[in-house]
Amino acid sequence: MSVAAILGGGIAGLSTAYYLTRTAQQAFKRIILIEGSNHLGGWIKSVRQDNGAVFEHGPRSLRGSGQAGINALELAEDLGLESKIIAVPRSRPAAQNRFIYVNNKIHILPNSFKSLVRKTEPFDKAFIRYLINDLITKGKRNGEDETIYDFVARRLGSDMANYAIDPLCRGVYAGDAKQLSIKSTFHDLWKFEQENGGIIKGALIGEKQKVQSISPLVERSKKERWAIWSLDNGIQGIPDRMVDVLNAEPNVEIMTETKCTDLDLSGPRVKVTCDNSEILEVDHVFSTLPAMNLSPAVSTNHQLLSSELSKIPYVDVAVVNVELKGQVMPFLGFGHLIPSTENSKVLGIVYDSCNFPEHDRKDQPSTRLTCMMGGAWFRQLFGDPETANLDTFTDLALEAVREQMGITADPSEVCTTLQRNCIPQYVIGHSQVMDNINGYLESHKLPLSLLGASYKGVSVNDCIYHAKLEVERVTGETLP
Ligand SMILES: Cc1cc2nc3c(=O)[nH]c(=O)nc-3n(C[C@H](O)[C@H](O)[C@H](O)COP(=O)(O)OP(=O)(O)OC[C@H]3O[C@@H](n4cnc5c(N)ncnc54)[C@H](O)[C@@H]3O)c2cc1C
Ligand SMILES: C=Cc1c2[nH]c(c1C)Cc1[nH]c(c(CCC(=O)O)c1C)Cc1[nH]c(c(C)c1CCC(=O)O)Cc1[nH]c(c(C)c1C=C)C2
Repeated sequence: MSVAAILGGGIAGLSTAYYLTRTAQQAFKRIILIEGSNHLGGWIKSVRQDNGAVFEHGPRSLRGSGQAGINALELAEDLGLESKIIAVPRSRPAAQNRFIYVNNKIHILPNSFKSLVRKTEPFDKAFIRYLINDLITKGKRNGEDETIYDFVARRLGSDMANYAIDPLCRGVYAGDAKQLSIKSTFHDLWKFEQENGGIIKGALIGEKQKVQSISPLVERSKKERWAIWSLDNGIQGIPDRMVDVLNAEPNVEIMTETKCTDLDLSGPRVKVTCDNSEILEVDHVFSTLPAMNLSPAVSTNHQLLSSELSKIPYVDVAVVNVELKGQVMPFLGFGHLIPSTENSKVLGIVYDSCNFPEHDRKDQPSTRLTCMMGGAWFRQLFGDPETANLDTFTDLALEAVREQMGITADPSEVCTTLQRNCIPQYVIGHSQVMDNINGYLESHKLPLSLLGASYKGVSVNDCIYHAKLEVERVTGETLP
């Protein structure tokens, strides 16, 4: 009997289990998911208060577009979650307006034809001039990696690097554009230069992938022009529904509060050792553990693999969910980010009430915001995360809300969490590490699949999509 072990019960692990149960041939007759904590969903954690307010400690929205975005909507439909979806159409300020905080002021990022041709602060030139710069800059086509910052500064200009891409890297990776790899993060931009000589040329003439879908939910999302979406009780609704579906499958077993400590990949079957001393013998392992957690588990027999896995760094992020009394948003949009060149300890603030007013408390008017701090700058700004005091983050978040947004309303609820090692950093050389890892798995013919945010994309959409692709590859089946 063929047995699969899935390590980790975050969105990648649950998706892997779900897709395995959807294969027609049921290549694995028994599927065991092993999760170290008592929570299923990993970084996805939505907390609903009695008054109806929803606080997201982790991800708060999913993009509705692109191949991975469409796949996530198809999955939501498959899970029967259509009626629970709350979506933000492209026409809403939450989808259109993104801000940056520079020189003690909030500035809107260019988002219209007017801002294409007219200079807007803090940029030095009209947006179109940066695009012209890209058109006249010769492409480096040597296949080499570069930092995101250097790539954008070289092709578009240093203003774009400082005020557009630097804050974007903070708002997606909590990372430093001067360390992250263009090849592994914004791969399409890197490819456009390699194949077409520039970003604009690539966007205009480069090969475009048409994503086909027969899903009525995808159809609706296109018709209603959804930019981002969530669920009525928060993103947690996705893993929660997956767990319900998986618990109803007779061949699936979910073990929580069980850590995998060792993987013995030396024999024909894999021996999975857990911290409860249980040893499971399985035929294939789908690891969705952060690479830094998998590394020690394979170190006994596969030192080289373990060493490559340990090269993928992670950052810590302090997340402060704030609820204020009254509807006090001074401007409408997704949120604001603070470039690393500014004198602020804050990475950015999400305007949750603008994005999903459905998640506001029902008994009285309120405003929900989420302030994030640390990331690639955590140790430099706050020292050792082991000894960090959560009150420091609460105070800094409330100060940023007051000073950066001019909001003086009293908080009615504040929840501060420190998320240790929560976002992997695809730093320069990540693609080489991936090549080394994949080469090792292939040459040793290891029955081990590596999934989750550590490798090919940090978004929830990416984690789900790559789980599907890998299940298809391992089982040799095409899923609907
Ligand atoms: C603050 C924050 C905000 C974010 N915002 C967004 C957003 O708005 N949109 C978006 O798309 N993405 C967002 N992300 C990214 C996204 O949430 C994550 O990248 C994604 O959830 C990772 O899923 P995963 O399954 O790969 O890993 P994880 O969620 O880390 O799951 C891995 C699981 O493995 C378990 N585990 C670890 N070691 C062991 C072991 N030895 N044995 C057994 N189990 C183990 C862990 O307990 C965990 O449950 C955000 C992330 C953070 C931290
Ligand atoms: C300030 C820190 C962070 C904020 N969000 C995240 C961090 C680290 C994490 C995060 N946010 C998004 C993703 C998924 C990316 C994807 O490919 O879908 C992750 C991992 C979504 C997101 N957040 C911002 C953008 C532009 C995106 C992409 C999706 C979209 O286009 O809508 C910007 C942003 N993030 C934060 C703020 C305050 C902010 C402001 C504009 C918080």
